[in-house]
Amino acid sequence: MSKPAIIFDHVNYQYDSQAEPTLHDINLTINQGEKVLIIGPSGSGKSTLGSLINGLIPHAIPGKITGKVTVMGQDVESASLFDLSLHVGTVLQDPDSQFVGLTTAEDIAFAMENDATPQAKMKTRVQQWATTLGIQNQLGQSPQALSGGQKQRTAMAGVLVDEGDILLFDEPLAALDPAAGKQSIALIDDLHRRLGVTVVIIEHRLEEVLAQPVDRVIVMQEGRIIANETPEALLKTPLLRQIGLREPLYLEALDLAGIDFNDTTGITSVNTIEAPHLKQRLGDWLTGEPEHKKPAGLKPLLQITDLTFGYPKGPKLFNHFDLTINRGDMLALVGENGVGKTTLSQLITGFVKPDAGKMTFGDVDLATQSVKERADKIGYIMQDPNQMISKIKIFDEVALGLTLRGVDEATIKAKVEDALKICGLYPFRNWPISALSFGQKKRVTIASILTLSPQLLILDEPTAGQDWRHYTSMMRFLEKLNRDSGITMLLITHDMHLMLEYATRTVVLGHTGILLDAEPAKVLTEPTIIKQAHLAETSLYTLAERMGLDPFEFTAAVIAHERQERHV
Ligand SMILES: Nc1ncnc2c1ncn2[C@@H]1O[C@H](COP(=O)(O)OP(=O)(O)OP(=O)(O)O)[C@@H](O)[C@H]1O
Ligand SMILES: Nc1ncnc2c1ncn2[C@@H]1O[C@H](COP(=O)(O)OP(=O)(O)OP(=O)(O)O)[C@@H](O)[C@H]1O
Repeated sequence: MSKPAIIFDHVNYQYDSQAEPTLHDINLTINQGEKVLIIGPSGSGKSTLGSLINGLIPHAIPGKITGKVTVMGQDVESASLFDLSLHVGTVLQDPDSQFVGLTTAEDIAFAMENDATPQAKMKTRVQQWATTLGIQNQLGQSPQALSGGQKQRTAMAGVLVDEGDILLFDEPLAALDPAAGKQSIALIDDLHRRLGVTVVIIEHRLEEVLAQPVDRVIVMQEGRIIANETPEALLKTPLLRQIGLREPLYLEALDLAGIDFNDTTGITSVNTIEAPHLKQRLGDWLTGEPEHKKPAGLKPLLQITDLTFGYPKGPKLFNHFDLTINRGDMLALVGENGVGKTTLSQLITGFVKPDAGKMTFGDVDLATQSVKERADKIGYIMQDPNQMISKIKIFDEVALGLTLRGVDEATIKAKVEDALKICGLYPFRNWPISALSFGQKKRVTIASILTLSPQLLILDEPTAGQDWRHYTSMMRFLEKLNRDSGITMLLITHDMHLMLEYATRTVVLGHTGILLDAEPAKVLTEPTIIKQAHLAETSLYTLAERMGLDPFEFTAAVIAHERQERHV
């Protein structure tokens, strides 16, 4: 029998800064060599559990533990953080907080410098992991100048070079493009099998993690473990839906066709799932759905013409680039990590100046407008909320834009409270921001921008790090703003489900410019574009192909059905 790697024995935990415990009576054993996925709604305590495994709690974050946590035979409370770090390598959801080096290479080598590894060996290992993760060309760059996905991979390489017994990933997919996400999950699986290490993954993107085998799924809710099952057993229960977590998309399609999950076999993958008369039942369902309609034409809001830009010493990211964003668009901008999506939004908001070209907003030439003037019309919400937050209290942060514009107090109070309610943050309004989870912080930054009533909202990964319930409420909220208030949305995203279900138009950015500008379902049924832009086909496409149905019609019908359900 295999030995335990991690044992939680009747563990309760309370942060010193919190009035109530965050974890309640956690009993959990993870054996050496196991691969375990931890899922649960935002704020359910997943990262807290992770911090008890790598010793950040109690060594760096103060709080009260009762019960006992043992990692590789060591009591977490009495072992030193250094000893624990030799056993547990952690990749965090917020890679910025992990960087210490001046260059990407130094950063990756940091853990080994601590262990006094010889120079030559260090260089080889850094090169090897950087190449495996596709960041070999960024080794000389400052970690701060990397794109979101490149940062995530740098953090991952920094942990992998250290070769611990336990690898802990806290939302490893959050910033990765779909193809890189797939590769990371395959890479984690490969490491797990080759090195025999224990792997613990905390992640909201269940379907993507389950693309590779997982031994067990631990489900958390409100600080407790409410399920500890094989993925097969878990997917057959309605538990995920009941607690506001998302099932894989192919299961939603099966559900629409009225198939009972208990009648299925091979449920953990779209490639293996079977049920009696599956093909016929899906086909019958599709025939009964109304025919797909194309969206109507819209008027231009932002016209970008002949834009050229490259960072000093870097390659040209945009070369005679044209794009028109229409009034009322719910536009998804997708493409490979590092292709220039964030840079494009910075060119629009004025944080970065173009080398040449013109941008017209309505009838205003943006070149005549300061960053602040642009911010009145164009709201920009960054990928990492920590980079946007400057105040200690939530209310003050959300009020900041209005305060800076000299708005009177009564109006500020009304607008801030409105925005907080819309974003589900009203109950927390007097909390310090530091006590919020990543997903909650993200909503604070969105609330701040909404108080300014912008015409165009640019959202860089609006739902990264949020569970499905918050994701859905955020996206419905954005969709409602788009439909009812006519706010145009530019969504920069790697989330193909978000794009399919909420965007009305997708622009696929490639290294040579726009690869495709089309309806979302169209994009994901074009294999060459998927490959070129590092996207990933959805499980609806795969299911349709397996069942001999038209992938575009099938995908469009499932999505149309979902949209309709949302609007009743
Ligand atoms: N450093 C901290 N100090 C005080 N309270 C904290 C701290 N970190 C987290 N909490 C609180 O603990 C609760 C659980 O947070 P945690 O980050 O563990 O949840 P999570 O399940 O990982 O959420 P998410 O999916 O949003 O990342 C939250 O309500 C949060 O307010
Ligand atoms: N300040 C900077 N100085 C130099 N190079 C930069 C800077 N910011 C970004 N880059 C580089 O420009 C390229 C485009 O980065 P950008 O962040 O726009 O990509 P992205 O498409 O948003 O990526 P991701 O999907 O990973 O977030 C990357 O190769 C990045 O390393």
